Amino acid sequence: MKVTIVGAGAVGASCAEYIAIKDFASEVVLLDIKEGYAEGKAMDLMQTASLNGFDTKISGTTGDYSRTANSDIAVITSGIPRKPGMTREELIGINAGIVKDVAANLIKHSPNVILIVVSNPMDTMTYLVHKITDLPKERIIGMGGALDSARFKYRLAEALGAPISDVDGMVIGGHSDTGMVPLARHATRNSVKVSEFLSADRLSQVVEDTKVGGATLTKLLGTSAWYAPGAAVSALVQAIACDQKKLFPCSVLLNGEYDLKDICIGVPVILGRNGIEKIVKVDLDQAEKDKMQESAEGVRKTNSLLQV
Ligand SMILES: NC(=O)c1ccc[n+]([C@@H]2O[C@H](COP(=O)([O-])OP(=O)(O)OC[C@H]3O[C@@H](n4cnc5c(N)ncnc54)[C@H](O)[C@@H]3O)[C@@H](O)[C@H]2O)c1
Ligand SMILES: O=C(O)C[C@H](O)C(=O)O
Repeated sequence: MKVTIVGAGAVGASCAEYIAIKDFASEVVLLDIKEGYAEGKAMDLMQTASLNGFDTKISGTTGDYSRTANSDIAVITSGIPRKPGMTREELIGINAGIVKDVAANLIKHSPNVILIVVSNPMDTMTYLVHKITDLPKERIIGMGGALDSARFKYRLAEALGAPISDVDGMVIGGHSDTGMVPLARHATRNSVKVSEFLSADRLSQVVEDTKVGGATLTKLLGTSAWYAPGAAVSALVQAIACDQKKLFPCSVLLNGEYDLKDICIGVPVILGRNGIEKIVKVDLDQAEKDKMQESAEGVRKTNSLLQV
């Protein structure tokens, strides 16, 4: 199993590290445009192999896509991150050009690749990849919901005073400060609805804290987060590589599902060796349906800025 990661910055390197530690891939190639950067990150990571006990071979290259040839899975983490006070949507001007170029180069050398798009604004970048490539829709996956759901579970556990392993919950919708739709009504603590334990006010605080999860970290760190994003991407890569048939919310091209068409937005899907193996329909009540439509409007607004 060969995995390429384009963009050896904070998220790309974190993702490579988690993939290596989980030890399911034979090879990880890091590619960056900054001279020597991917090579340096790869060497540093390889020097953790004897300490962390993995056999995954990690190598780096400055811009040589021939080294990525025949990748099974490729992750796009190239592009600029936001600074405090910015929205993800403001990154579109620079990142659209980067993602376009990177996707074309990846597919040229790995026509059978499954692409995972991470660069922001992620739902729009995922849509862009659909527009400019002819990869089947099952092989283009945007990562956002897996991270947002992990943050939702963190906030739920905090409010409940419970271990995170007791908590389950999912976030669908757009990966943006206003567009996320945390499914609070469906969240559980060991099968019991969290509304049994938390007041409506506390639960709506959890929802609001979840939606601004990325912005909160960006303010603290001066740039956007990387550990949880890297871990979330590695979980998707593992689900595909190991044919796990796991359910994650991912940004995928919809054709009528959730009453939406011609848009990439977060919905639950089953991931396996073929990429997106199924889009899962969750029963939403009217308020949740309305939030999903509102979220889609926001994503469409950003999509309209694309020049494709
Ligand atoms: N979808 C999500 O949930 C999520 C989570 C975290 C970050 N992100 C996004 O991921 C992106 C990367 O974030 P980061 O913190 O790793 O940034 P970073 O600046 O640390 O790393 C980005 C890397 O991309 C490289 N790069 C730029 N243009 C390139 C090109 N054309 N080809 C190859 N490499 C190129 C840069 O040299 C840099 O090393 C940002 O757009 C950020 O907003 C998304
Ligand atoms: O918040 C960001 O800009 C980065 C990423 O989308 C995140 O949610 O951490």
